[in-house]
Amino acid sequence: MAYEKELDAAKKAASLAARLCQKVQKALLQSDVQSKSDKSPVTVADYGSQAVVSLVLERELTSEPFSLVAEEDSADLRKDGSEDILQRITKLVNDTLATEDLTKAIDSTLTTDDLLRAIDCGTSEGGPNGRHWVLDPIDGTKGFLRGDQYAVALGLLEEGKVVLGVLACPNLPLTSIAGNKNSSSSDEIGCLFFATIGSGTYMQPLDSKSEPVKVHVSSVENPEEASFFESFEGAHSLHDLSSSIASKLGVKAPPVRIDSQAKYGALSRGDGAIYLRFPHKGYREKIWDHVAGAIVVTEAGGIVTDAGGKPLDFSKGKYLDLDTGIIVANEKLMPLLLKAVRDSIAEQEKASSSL
Ligand SMILES: Nc1ncnc2c1ncn2[C@@H]1O[C@H](COP(=O)(O)OS(=O)(=O)O)[C@@H](OP(=O)(O)O)[C@H]1O
Ligand SMILES: [Mg+2]
Ligand SMILES: [Mg+2]
Ligand SMILES: [Mg+2]
Repeated sequence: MAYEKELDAAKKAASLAARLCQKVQKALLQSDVQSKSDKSPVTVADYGSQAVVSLVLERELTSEPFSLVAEEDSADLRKDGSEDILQRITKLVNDTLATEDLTKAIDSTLTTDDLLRAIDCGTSEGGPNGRHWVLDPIDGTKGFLRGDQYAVALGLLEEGKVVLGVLACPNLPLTSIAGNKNSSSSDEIGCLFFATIGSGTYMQPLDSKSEPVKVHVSSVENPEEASFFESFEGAHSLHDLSSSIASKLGVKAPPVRIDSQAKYGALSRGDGAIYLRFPHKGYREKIWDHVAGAIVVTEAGGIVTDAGGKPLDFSKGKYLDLDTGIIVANEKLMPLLLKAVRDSIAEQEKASSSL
């Protein structure tokens, strides 16, 4: 199978990073949370997860040049007054790597300087040439802080195209969340989704060696029977616009609002049929919020486009240049969805120009 070595490394890296996140989420301290310059939250687990993934990939894929485009950097951790938090993250990472006996392989216990260097491995800009790993160490940090959904999202770009994606979703139930919003329909949680180009999408429990199962997007053809996912946070996506689109389609079910790329994972196994994402004006989507999720859905038979129907272009560096938003559906629903999106956006523009 193509990308076998890379997939093994990515699954190991994301699973181990998820273990670190689970540990922090259980014992989250207020002091673990900081505010970034754009006022968004970041926790010891975001930094720790990024360091773990970077170190595992470096260790497992020694023969290759290694480029990583990742959300976090160490700038805030290098400021005066950050010594305690830096020590805590370093201990977390060392403890997590020790559970896999990786500290030996990674040349003994890491120092705080090693930790800062590992985080800053993720400062690549990406682009159309060569290979770039793309990482969101915790996607859905706000969900993580609420005790809800989040994901460790790791993908691989080759010549600007996504060829591999792994999504570790520690709080996602193993069985469908259809109709359940955030509440779990089974006691068992923790899913690992993975996909490589041309080979389909698979899901397995996050913390066990059970065999992966192949998953498929919903086969619903009648939009009245479809349910749709959107961001939990109203600040991240226009809920009014998605509600107008859903009513044009005749969708009966209320929106399922969950955080992070767990939405893409849940869509890939058919828990819902549509994903609508319309950021407020001026927001620029980052590639790490969609690379892994996009291949997980497309390899499961879904279509991911911008609001105008164009495929997402991950070859432009850190940002996605988009027409208005991101939408996901199966092949049958997509033409209807595109029309409803076009009509709703036109109505919205007409209404705002007449104000
Ligand atoms: N204003 C705005 N508009 C759109 N998107 C934004 C915005 N601000 C942040 N973000 C990004 O959203 C990521 C969280 O994903 P979701 O929006 O799917 O999650 S949520 O349901 O809203 O919590 C979140 O990812 P993380 O920072 O990794 O948590 C952000 O990259
Ligand atoms: Mg994110
Ligand atoms: Mg993040
Ligand atoms: Mg963030």
